[in-house]
Amino acid sequence: MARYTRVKGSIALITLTNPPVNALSAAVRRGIVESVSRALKDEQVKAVVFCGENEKFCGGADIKEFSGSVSGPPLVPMIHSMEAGEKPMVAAIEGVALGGGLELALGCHYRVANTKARLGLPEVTLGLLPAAGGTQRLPRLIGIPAALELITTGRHVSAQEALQLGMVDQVTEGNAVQAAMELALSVIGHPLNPCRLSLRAPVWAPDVDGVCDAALAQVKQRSRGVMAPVACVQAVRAAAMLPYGKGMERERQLMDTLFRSGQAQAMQYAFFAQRNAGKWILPNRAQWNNTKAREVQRAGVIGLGTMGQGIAVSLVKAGISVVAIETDTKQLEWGKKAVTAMLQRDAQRRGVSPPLHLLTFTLSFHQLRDVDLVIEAVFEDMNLKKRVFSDLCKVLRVNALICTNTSGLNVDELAAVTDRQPLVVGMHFFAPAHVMKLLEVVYGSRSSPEAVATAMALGKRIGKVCVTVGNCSGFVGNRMLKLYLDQSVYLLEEGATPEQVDQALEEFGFAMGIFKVGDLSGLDVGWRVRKASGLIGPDVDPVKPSRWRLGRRYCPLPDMLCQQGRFGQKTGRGWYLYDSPGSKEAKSDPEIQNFLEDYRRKYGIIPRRITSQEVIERCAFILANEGFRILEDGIAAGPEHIDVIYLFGYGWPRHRGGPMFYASQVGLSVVLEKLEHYHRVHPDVPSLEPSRLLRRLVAEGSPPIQQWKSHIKNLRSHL
Ligand SMILES: CCCCCCCCCCCCC/C=C/C(=O)SCCNC(=O)CCNC(=O)[C@H](O)C(C)(C)COP(=O)(O)OP(=O)(O)OC[C@H]1O[C@@H](n2cnc3c(N)ncnc32)[C@H](O)[C@@H]1OP(=O)(O)O
Repeated sequence: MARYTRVKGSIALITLTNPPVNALSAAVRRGIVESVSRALKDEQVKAVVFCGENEKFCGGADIKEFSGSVSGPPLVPMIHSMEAGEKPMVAAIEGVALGGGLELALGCHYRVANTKARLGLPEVTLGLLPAAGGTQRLPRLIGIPAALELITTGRHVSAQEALQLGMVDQVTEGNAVQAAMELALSVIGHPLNPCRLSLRAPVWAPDVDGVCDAALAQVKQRSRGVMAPVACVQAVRAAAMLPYGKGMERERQLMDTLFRSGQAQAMQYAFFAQRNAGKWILPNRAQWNNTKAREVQRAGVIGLGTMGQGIAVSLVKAGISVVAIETDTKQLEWGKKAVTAMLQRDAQRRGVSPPLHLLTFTLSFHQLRDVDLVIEAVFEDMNLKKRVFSDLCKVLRVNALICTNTSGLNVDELAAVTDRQPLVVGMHFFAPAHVMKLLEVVYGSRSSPEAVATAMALGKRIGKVCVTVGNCSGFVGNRMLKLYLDQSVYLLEEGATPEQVDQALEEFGFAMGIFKVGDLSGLDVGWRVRKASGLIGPDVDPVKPSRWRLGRRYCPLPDMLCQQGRFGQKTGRGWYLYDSPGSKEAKSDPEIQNFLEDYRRKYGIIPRRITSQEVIERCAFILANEGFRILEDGIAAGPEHIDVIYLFGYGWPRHRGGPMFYASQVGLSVVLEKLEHYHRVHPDVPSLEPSRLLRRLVAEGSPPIQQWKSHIKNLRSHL
């Protein structure tokens, strides 16, 4: 679908028409090929301008087509025939020119962008490379170092930066199509060869080999085990070393390998999963596109600990006025200082002034009387939260929403103490709240669709990836995390070291192993939760604490560490050793090795060699197994919602799709077999028992992940 119109007598205007982002589907490519041929044949036409419908140039190749057989005219010869055409071609870039969209623009002889446009080659984020000539043309336009940076990161640049880099010829505040037409008219008759990027040599740079080697080392370190960034460097190196035709061959070979890879499938799955997650639906059929969110202009944040600080910063950065409350002057001053500093740092980085005028710090709940919504972020204690909730009802407007940032407490129980149960929802942020992208919006059994819609819209406004989840202990993310944490410490009991477990997880793709993450977050946090949940109490033997609690296997190792004051980075000692409290570089601690050996001796455990494969199987499959239970319980709307939670909240590597996608990729029958094996070996760990849904899916022939939901019997959605 491309519309052909003749304008100003001598210009052919070719408009890509495939909303919402004018992706280059087979039909669009066919339309372009036909339109270009028509324009080149029409003697009245002296120049051609390309643009996109609805002020969006083009979001790139149609990613949906990648999972089927790609048909229709291929992009590479299409772009080549545009570039080779004997009439000037100008790209009028409005909105976005991404991936194949930018490659199409690079095949034009000139490019004009609107000031608000964004340009980029984000294929690497989909496990691919810009294989429509992008790796060969961009270095010839902006040079090897800049092209390497853009192609290996997939970063979008503003029109202004694109102009500075030389990616576009002109930037206009007005209509880019008009400006492109004027430019087109002005260049009629000018020689075209200098504008054909394939004919140019790459912009010269000293020591190109060294630059490529450095880029390779950087991407290998930054994205361990991910194929696409490495292939991107190899393709750009080919642009530097080989003639254009040979470089294109190399680009094609590298793309063939990536295109078929499981990593590309995982990353493309993640792309669509992220977008699907925003499409929430409640048991009463209220959903994202039939429920109006309330506008939020003023919000309250209760509690200025680490979470409250991050939440306040996120809200203020999105232009929302915030009344921030603490219980005493010292805490208030402390919180104020932290929030102000974060906003100042952020504003300095962006060259703007910090929006401090949007903040009110106070000890008085009365200042909350005209807020639209409150987010409670006090200490994780049910009684304390209940007190806050009932106090809030005394001062808030009757229609103000109350949201809780609890990480796992019962939202219904909290709502029950209020005078407005339909207006209570969970907004579970992840630490640090101004950085982490995930927001679990927890639907309580009485929450109204409007309250869910408002929390989801607010989350989106402050830049979060929001997922609605049902109300159960730990919701989705932390309910699964608990079992993953259990497996990691069981592995220590059985013979592994924190270093071995972390190394296996890091090789799998996690940026940090679970024990390093524990040290970073503070081991005392979980200790407090275990105390509050009754797992630790006065009847626990301090010398030889029981390994059996509340009817199942229990590992007291983390508690024993905390008893020694080893809380992680903040105390300079945790699972690892740090140079000083607060320092970040984790070093192996011989004391921990001795501690683990003593522990095993004390309990008569004979250590065994644990392979990386076992670490991954036990950690990843336990997550997926609980994910299946969550689906059966109706706590998550689909496997892709669970995966989005793990991708954005728990550092699951994107090239592995998410725990549910990973299980589907490994093969459900393999996952079942492994879980059965581990459960046989560890019958005291009930969570290792394969879930009913997993068994059913395997019995029904392991259908693709998109069909899992239809195999759930008697689904009672809790969201
Ligand atoms: C067997 C071997 C063969 C090997 C060779 C095969 C060769 C085949 C390929 C040839 C070479 C191809 C080279 C080019 C590759 C590419 O171009 S890959 C795509 C690159 N582009 C992107 O990554 C951009 C992706 N999109 C975005 O980042 C954003 O969507 C946006 C454009 C910035 C818009 O954002 P926003 O306004 O926030 O809207 P969204 O919600 O994100 O999206 C709206 C809907 O549009 C859908 N969508 C977006 N982009 C695409 C796309 N490129 N293709 C298909 N669909 C897309 C998105 O899913 C949303 O859909 P709905 O959820 O249904 O509304």
